[in-house]
Amino acid sequence: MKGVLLVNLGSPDSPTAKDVKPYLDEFLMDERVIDVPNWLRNIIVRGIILQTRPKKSAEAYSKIWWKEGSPLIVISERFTERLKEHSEIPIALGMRYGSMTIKNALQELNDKGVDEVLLVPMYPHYAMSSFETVVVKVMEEQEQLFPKMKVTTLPPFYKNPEYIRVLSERIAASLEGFDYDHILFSYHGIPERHIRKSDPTNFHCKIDGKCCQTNSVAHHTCYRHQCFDTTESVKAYLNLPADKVSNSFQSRLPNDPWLKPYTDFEFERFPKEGIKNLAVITPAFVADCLETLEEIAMEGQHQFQEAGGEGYKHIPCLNESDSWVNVVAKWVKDWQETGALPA
Ligand SMILES: C=CC1=C(C)c2cc3[nH]c(cc4nc(cc5[nH]c(cc1n2)c(C)c5CCC(=O)O)C(CCC(=O)O)=C4C)c(C)c3C=C
Ligand SMILES: [Fe+2]
Ligand SMILES: [Fe+2]
Repeated sequence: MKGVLLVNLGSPDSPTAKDVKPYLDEFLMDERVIDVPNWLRNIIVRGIILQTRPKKSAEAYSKIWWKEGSPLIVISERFTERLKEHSEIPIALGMRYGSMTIKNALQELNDKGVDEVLLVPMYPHYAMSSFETVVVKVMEEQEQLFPKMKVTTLPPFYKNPEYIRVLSERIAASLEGFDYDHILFSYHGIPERHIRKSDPTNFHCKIDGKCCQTNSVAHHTCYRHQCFDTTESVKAYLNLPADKVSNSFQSRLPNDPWLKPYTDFEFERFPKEGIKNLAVITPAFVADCLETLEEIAMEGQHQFQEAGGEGYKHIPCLNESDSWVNVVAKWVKDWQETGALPA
């Protein structure tokens, strides 16, 4: 029997340093997130980052935490429930890190008689620290626990026409009545090194200007290219003026070059360039989370207005909206009936 496994990143169990610490430990000790030799990752993560970050992160989580729990988890659960209403086959939700494990989700599917799984990583873009680590973890668990199960992975959907349509409609609806000077597409950052590491040609991704706009097989695994492609597709769909749209990358750890331009630097620069009314969309995430609700909706507005900006609008993620649920339900139905995956 066929079934679906949805996987997103995960959250700590509560917004306290006590619960944030083990969550960050699992997350940052992932070799695809902090990609240095194990002994060095131990020093960086356990000897340095985890000494101070859990307290700081817990404070940030406290600002966005809902009565029902972490927004990322609650939204993902609501999305799953809504998707179940539209589907005839079993659907389970797991998280790459934290207590809502992939193992339990696979067990749930197995208990319902599922032996053919469609894995849906809830990320529009490929990155070794998001999409790839989910695929690898699912394969490891499946091979060890359910060796007879067959897993098919839904590819990154960053330019899928149906995804672009619902994302664009979401943006258009949010912008109604907001006289924006500029729309910033802020994507989660990754270290530049990850782009080079994921380049199968070993020479295409130079991050030197035009590589992401020049056709290459490397784009199947180039996060930067895929982010730019999402922006260009939305721009074309909504016929947005080119000079009113730009990209940036948010959230970074120190002591490493990450993808640029950095979102927080853009918030400071824009008012000086005459941009007073700013809309920000965060398409690296399909569900609102710490990175969108705290870093963009709260901190971003503060940084922009401190620098002289005036109107500010954070556009929510697709979350459990009808249109988004319908798109994923169609992908599931197509796969269930014909085995076809979305283009
Ligand atoms: C080396 C560090 C990190 C990389 C690389 C990275 C890539 C990456 N992350 C997401 C999605 C999310 N990240 C979130 C939180 C978060 N991310 C990092 C670090 C890296 N992410 C940290 C340390 C944290 C925790 C919060 C903090 O301490 O600042 C979240 C939010 C989770 C939540 O509970 O709300 C998401 C979602 C992607 C898509 C990605 C690569 C493209
Ligand atoms: Fe992250
Ligand atoms: Fe590229």
